[in-house]
Amino acid sequence: MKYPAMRLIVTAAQMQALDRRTIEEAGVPGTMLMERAGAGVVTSLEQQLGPLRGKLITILCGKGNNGGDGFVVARLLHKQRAKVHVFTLAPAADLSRDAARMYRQLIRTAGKAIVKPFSSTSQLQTILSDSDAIIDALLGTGLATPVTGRYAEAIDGINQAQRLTVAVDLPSGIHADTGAVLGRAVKADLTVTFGLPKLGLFQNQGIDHAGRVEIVDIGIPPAYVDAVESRIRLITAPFVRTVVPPRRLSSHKGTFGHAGIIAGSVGKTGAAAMAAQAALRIGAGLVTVAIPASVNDVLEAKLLEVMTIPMPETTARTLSRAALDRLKDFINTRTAVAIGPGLSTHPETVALVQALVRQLDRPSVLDADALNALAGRAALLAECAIPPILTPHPGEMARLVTKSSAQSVNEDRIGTATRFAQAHRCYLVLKGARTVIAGPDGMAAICPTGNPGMATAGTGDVLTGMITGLLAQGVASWEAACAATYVHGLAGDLAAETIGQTSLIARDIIDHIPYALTNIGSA
Ligand SMILES: NC(=O)C1=CN([C@@H]2O[C@H](COP(=O)(O)OP(=O)(O)OC[C@H]3O[C@@H](n4cnc5c(N)ncnc54)[C@H](OP(=O)(O)O)[C@@H]3O)[C@@H](O)[C@H]2O)[C@@H](O)CC1
Ligand SMILES: Nc1ncnc2c1ncn2[C@@H]1O[C@H](COP(=O)(O)OP(=O)(O)O)[C@@H](O)[C@H]1O
Ligand SMILES: [K+]
Repeated sequence: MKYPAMRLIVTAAQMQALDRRTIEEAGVPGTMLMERAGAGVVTSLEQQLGPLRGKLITILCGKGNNGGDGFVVARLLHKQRAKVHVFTLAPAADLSRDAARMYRQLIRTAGKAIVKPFSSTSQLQTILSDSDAIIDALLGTGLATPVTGRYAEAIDGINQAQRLTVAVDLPSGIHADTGAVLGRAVKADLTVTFGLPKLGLFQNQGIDHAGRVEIVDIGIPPAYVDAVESRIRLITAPFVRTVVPPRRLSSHKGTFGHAGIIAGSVGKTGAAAMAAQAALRIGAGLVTVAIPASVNDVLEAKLLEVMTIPMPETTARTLSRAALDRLKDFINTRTAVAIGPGLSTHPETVALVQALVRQLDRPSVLDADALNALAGRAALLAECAIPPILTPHPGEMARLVTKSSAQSVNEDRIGTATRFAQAHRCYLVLKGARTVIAGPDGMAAICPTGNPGMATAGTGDVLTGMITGLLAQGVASWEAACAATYVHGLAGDLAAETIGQTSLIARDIIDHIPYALTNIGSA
């Protein structure tokens, strides 16, 4: 399967091989790649700071090619009349070949005095804390062992200064593949990464240390990229644009499907309401919620466009086993269904959900209490006629795989998600910072959108509704899971831009779905 508009995520070894092939086979000199890399950093810096003339910018350069990129940045900033200080961790004779070339070019342009050897942090602390920006060009994909000695001191100095910090390719000290901190690592506000995004930027401590990630094209031939064997992709806006169905002039509400949401119980009607509204906002033609009978009126009062069907309930006002046949009919007459938000873990409701999952023959999303009903019973998924989409947060994921914890899930999010999706022939959306989507074919995608403001009640219900809304429109499971997750995160980002992260609540995400779709060009 090809995923054209998604971007490949690579390991250090894969990126090094791509750089090498570009240099050796395509005949592009390494220094030209470095020049483009450095120019990309300067462009990003300009977007952050505005005109760079007169700005105090301090650049720390290591002895490898990452340092070489730093020398390019210094020369270009000097040309723009920024006040530039360069500190180098190695004498010129120890620099890598390309870094040495860029070093010589820098001193030819700006004079020798622009570069000083790094001796200790105390020497440069004042300069660092006065800087408008600090550029971290100490270590990139070549980092092999824990950082110690002067490199460690330089990293501490950058972090202590607490100025705008831009990491070149990777935050120094972050392992390019695992995202682990090797000894210590730079805490960047922005990471400008070259060619293709590195896996470590989206995993473990790499997420917080990288800050915002920008990708700069340095001219790696697309054919070489296509030949890379990587099963991990980054979801992009152009991908999402191809997924959200267009609205033809002749279309009517039936064209966009009928989403069914099996959700809610006493005290948890909001979950059902938000999932339903989110499904409509992402374009489903019709949405109906199946809800325990005694809370039906409450739901009707909350929802105008959504239909509701009261279903048999337990004395605890949750869906009862007596609802089974009616729910089977409900599912049969919907294009796609979601099961789970706010259902409760009442034993009878759990048994009902298990019975429904066994007979599920529609594109579906299983979330929240449906996942709790599957804890330790994931084998039931094998009975679904169409692989369902499961949307656990790390706690729910830990219960699904059993003998696990949210912490161990988070230590290997991609591995946990892909193993589960392959073993149980389902799609899995493992939520949290940098949500991972995995498919039964072993593919994984990482979502770059979203922010910690979304760590608030009900945002997961909104995502469930959005995925179901796309499924109802006939979008295939993988595409629906990836695109809805991206739009959900972008809606959260747009909401945070206007109201901030602290006050953000789930309904703000629903309200910003239209702006997210317009932003992507899908509305
Ligand atoms: N032409 C290209 O390929 C392009 C590459 N590009 C750029 O190059 C970067 C990769 O460059 P790279 O391979 O030179 O490695 P880099 O990250 O600079 O560091 C390696 C140096 O650090 C040292 N070192 C290692 N561990 C250490 C430690 N714990 N503590 C201290 N030192 C340690 C190690 O020394 P050694 O141990 O080998 O003596 C070695 O000298 C990449 O991220 C991108 O920015 C772009 O310009 C595009 C074109
Ligand atoms: N730090 C974060 N960065 C990005 N997205 C986040 C972050 N924290 C939470 N989210 C998103 O918010 C949603 C939370 O879902 P969930 O935990 O199921 O909440 P609820 O059960 O209350 O609906 C998920 O989509 C998750 O990816
Ligand atoms: K770096």
